[in-house]
Amino acid sequence: MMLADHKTKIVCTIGPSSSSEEVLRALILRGMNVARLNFSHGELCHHREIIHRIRKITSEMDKIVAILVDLPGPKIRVGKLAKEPLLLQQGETVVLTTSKEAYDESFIPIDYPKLTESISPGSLIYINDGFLQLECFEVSGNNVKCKVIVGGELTSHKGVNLPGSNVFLEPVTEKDLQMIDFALDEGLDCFSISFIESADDIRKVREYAASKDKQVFLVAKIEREKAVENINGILLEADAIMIARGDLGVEIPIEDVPVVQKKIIHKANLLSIPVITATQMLESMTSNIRPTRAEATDVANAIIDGTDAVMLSAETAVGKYPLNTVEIMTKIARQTEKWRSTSKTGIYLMKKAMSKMQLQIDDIIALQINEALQQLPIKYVLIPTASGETCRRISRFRPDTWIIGFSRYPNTCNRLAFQYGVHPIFVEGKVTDWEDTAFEKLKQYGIYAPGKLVIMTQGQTVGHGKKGGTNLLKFIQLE
Ligand SMILES: Nc1ncnc2c1ncn2[C@@H]1O[C@H](COP(=O)(O)OP(=O)(O)OP(=O)(O)O)[C@@H](O)[C@H]1O
Ligand SMILES: CC(=O)C(=O)O
Ligand SMILES: [K+]
Ligand SMILES: [Mg+2]
Repeated sequence: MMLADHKTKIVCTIGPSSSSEEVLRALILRGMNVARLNFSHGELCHHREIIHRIRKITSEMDKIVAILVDLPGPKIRVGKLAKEPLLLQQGETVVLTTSKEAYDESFIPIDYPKLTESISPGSLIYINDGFLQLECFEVSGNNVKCKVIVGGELTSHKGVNLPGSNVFLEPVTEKDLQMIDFALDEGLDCFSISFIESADDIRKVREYAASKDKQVFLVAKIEREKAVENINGILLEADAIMIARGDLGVEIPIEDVPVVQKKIIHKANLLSIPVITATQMLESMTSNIRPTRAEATDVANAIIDGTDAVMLSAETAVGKYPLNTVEIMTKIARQTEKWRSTSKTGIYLMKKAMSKMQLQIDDIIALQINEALQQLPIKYVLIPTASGETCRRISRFRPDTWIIGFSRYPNTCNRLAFQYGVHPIFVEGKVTDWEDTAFEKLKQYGIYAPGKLVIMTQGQTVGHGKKGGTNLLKFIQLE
């Protein structure tokens, strides 16, 4: 095992283009840290096969790759089109229908029975992350007549957004809960929850899992205006957040997305909550071998904003070049991180913002470590950890130095797969001396560095499953 040459974490959505053993292996070798399964698409039995395949491969390769289950939530979708693709021409009239009966083949079926109650003449309807745009001018019976404002090709099951309309759907649906059952049975515990509006929606899932005796890692997807408004409460309840720009970019004005992204990333960084920036990062690579300049710059800017992870969706799920896309992404990450290490602006802003916070012992230790990393040639920060909390608090400064988190808990290792600059290592069995164990592991993976200085930090609670509690900071010259 080698440490990656980039510290930004890479999330890949797995779909038809990437679910073979061969492609999965290649994705892992190229730097995938998290495999996202979008439960909005594909059959559960198929997802089960992929889950087993990823487990087999990661165990053979001795790699930690977290599996993230993305729940559908109350997303309204186009149903199965009678004929596809359907070309929508600007200015023409199209009919959306909630009817389950036979309908004209030019009609667009919508899987939301209350569509006709939610919208009225003048309402705007966005399809496929806003690539298509319609305006309603008549509602009658099960049908909604619309004028095409922005046309294009439509295929089945694309998402539908009704910004500004009342949508009569709960953020966590019955179907989501059934999918959680399925995933928990498969031993998975990382979920991203779609279309949440407040911390209560996250709590609902956490309590549901707790009723089954499971502790889960919950990623709050920020893709509604209400979620942006309630971000402070959400950050207190979520384990991680995702800026889900696909839906967000139609649910709020698109011109607001860049600043919302920056503000939310900064808030999450301050609280050491991992954040994923998602959707359309290298979108054109779904069909092209090279990204646009704007896309390359978008990935770099998200990293400069302070994102922990960047995510690929269609690019790896259904794209023509999943491997090239990951390769380009990691190259952009590497170059951007190199620049960050010389500019130091991130550290400066973080320290300034932290000076206004009520700091905990863990924060003070993290600040000290960060100071040491600025002044001394430190090879690694080594952290035995039960919860991963100490790793997160140090990672927030986005140091140049790898933070290596050693944990006896596989779940903690998986969760650290989302965290910038943290390399998790799983330690099996009982540990009597963490220093010896850590050095052994470094040797086993061929990254022990004789003569180099390392920092080791740990708390007395390590190994007992308690959260945080760092109280020891040690500088060690490796023999
Ligand atoms: N498992 C899959 N099987 C088939 N197609 C998939 C799969 N996962 C993703 N896709 C395709 O990739 C596209 C982009 O993936 P993405 O995960 O962003 O989904 P989405 O439907 O756009 O919305 P959301 O992420 O909001 O659920 C999807 O529209 C779909 O066409
Ligand atoms: C990822 C996702 O759900 C979105 O961008 O909308
Ligand atoms: K989804
Ligand atoms: Mg979405």
